[in-house]
Amino acid sequence: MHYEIDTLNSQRSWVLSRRIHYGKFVAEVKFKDASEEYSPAIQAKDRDALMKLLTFESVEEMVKKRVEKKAKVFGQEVNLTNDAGNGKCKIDPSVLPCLYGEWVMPLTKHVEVEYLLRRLD
Ligand SMILES: O=C(O)C(=O)C[C@]1(C(=O)O)C=C[C@@H](O)C=C1
Repeated sequence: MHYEIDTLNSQRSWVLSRRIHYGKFVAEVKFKDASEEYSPAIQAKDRDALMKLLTFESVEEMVKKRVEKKAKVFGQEVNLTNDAGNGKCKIDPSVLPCLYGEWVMPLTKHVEVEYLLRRLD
């Protein structure tokens, strides 16, 4: 049992780590779409300006709502007695918007900034 939990935890942290490192690909797309906006900030090594350019508050709000909804739908314990949609969740879905807002998205953006700072080298 302990081994199973450890395996699950490491799978989850691997998925999160991969998601955060995808920030490099997202940053590349953003740079290609608006290189004239990003280039001066990259040349000036201005992290704050880059962070502002690549941040989309409305997208972040949507992501937080989506992960909470996904946890409600897909995080239910499945057994033969509960009806679809009435299952108890394995984790409290309201934790996920906080996890994403405080850790996952800031780390993704950190990866994006670090990638962009080297983009013109
Ligand atoms: O979708 C984007 O534009 C991203 O850069 C990804 C992401 C995220 O981590 O989900 C990060 C920064 C943006 O403010 C919004 C979302």
